[in-house]
This record gives sequence, C-alpha cells and structure tokens, in this order.
Amino acid sequence: MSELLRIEKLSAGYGEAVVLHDISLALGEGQTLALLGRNGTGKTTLINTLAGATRQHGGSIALGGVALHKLSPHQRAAAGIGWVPQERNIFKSLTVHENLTAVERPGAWNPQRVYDMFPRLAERKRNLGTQLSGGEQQMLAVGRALVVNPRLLLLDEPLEGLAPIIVEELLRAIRRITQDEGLAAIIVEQHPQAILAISDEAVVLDHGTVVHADRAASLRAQPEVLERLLGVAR
Ligand SMILES: Nc1ncnc2c1ncn2[C@@H]1O[C@H](COP(=O)(O)OP(=O)(O)OP(=O)(O)O)[C@@H](O)[C@H]1O
Repeated sequence: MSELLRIEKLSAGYGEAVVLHDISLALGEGQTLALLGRNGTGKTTLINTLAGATRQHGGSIALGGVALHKLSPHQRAAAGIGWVPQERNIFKSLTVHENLTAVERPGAWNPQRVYDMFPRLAERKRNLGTQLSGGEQQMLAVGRALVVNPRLLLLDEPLEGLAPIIVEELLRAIRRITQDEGLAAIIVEQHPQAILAISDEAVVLDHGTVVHADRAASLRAQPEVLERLLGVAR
C-alpha cells in the first residue's frame, strides 16, 4: 500500500495560539482513520489544519508527496483534500443541485452518483439549502466534498446531532465511500463505536497531541483503553 498522507511534527493553531503540538501520523492510500478524543482536544483543529483553515506554526503535511503548507484552502481542494466541516457550510442560497455543480471537478464522482447514494437529495434537487433538514444538509455536505473528487476525505463529526435513522443512512454511505470505493478518509468522532467499526487506523488526541495510535480493530477490542482515553467503554 502506498502512502497518501504524512504529517510530521506538526504544530498549529489560531493566530499566535498553538493548539496542536508535535503531531506525526501517516495514512495509506484508501485507508480510513478514526480521529478520536474528548471535547476540546484538537480534533477539529487538526482537520481544519489539513484543510488550510488554521495557522501552521511548524512541522509538515504532505499529500501524495506534495507539501500543503503554502497552499490556500482552494488550492488544497485542487490537490485532493475534500473537506466536510463541522458546520457543513453548504451554500444556503443555492439549490441542492447548484451546490454540487458549483464545485464539481472531473472524476469518478458526479452529482448523479451522489443522488444514487442519497435518494433524499435527488428528491430535494431543486430545493434551496435553507429548505433542508440537518440530515439532508449533512448529506449534501458529503456529496459536495465527493464531487470535488478528492484523494482524502475529511469528515468532522458527520453524525453529530442527527436522528438515528439518518445516522444509519450516513454510516452506510460512509462505509460505501471508504470501503467499497476505497477513498481514503479521516473521520472525527467523539463516540467511537460506529466509526472504529469502519476504520483501519485510530488516533486519539489529548491536549492537542497524539496520545494513542493503533489499528482500529485493536483499539475497539480494548474497552479499558477506550474508557481511559475517551471515558467510554466501547
Ligand atoms: N477559532 C479558535 N480560536 C482560538 N482557539 C480555538 C478556536 N477554535 C478552537 N480553539 C481552541 O482549540 C482547542 C481545541 O479545539 P477543537 O475544536 O480543535 O477540539 P475538538 O477536539 O474538535 O473538540 P470538539 O469535540 O468539542 O469539537 C480548544 O481549547 C479550543 O478552545
């Protein structure tokens, strides 16, 4: 398996404030990484740093051997970063279809494939972003990241605040994207059960640094470690 992402001795934060310290990790092509940790431990900051939305103070990030440091968020999207931020950030004044076509780039994913995966979005094709439920907005945010045809998908708490039936639908889609289609992904979650089950690797952050890294299946099989690191048994 060839390497897709390499982060070395990364420190980053907001303005002068340094939130992430000395983070090193690597991810292979097609692999899924569960990024775990309690509230406020730096998960979103790491995702935002990969997407280019924070200030990098030191260290390096390379995607497919290309250094990201000097690239803007837009250039990082072109380099292969697909970002689904915690706030979803869909274009609320555009229709579902326009949200997808506005950012579409050539590749395997196109709006029709997104509609095949999320039939609810196909039904809402001509609705504005303001007319969507939270779950539909999240599906659109995932679809919008996919039609950019990224090499690495970043999902920041994609299941947060959604009804159980929508969580199931999104989990099925994420499984299809990462396992069947083999797209590499980093998925942030505070509640590890569902995400560890569909991930290859797991990293736990605390106080802005990596405190545990393991195969996802191995971490999932150690409830006492999960309890100690995250305060949950499974
Ligand atoms: N815009 C910001 N400016 C300054 N500090 C920030 C900003 N956003 C987050 N922080 C700080 O960075 C630290 C890590 O926050 P972050 O949101 O990355 O954690 P998290 O693990 O994603 O938490 P959560 O699960 O609550 O989203 C926190 O101490 C937070 O207060």
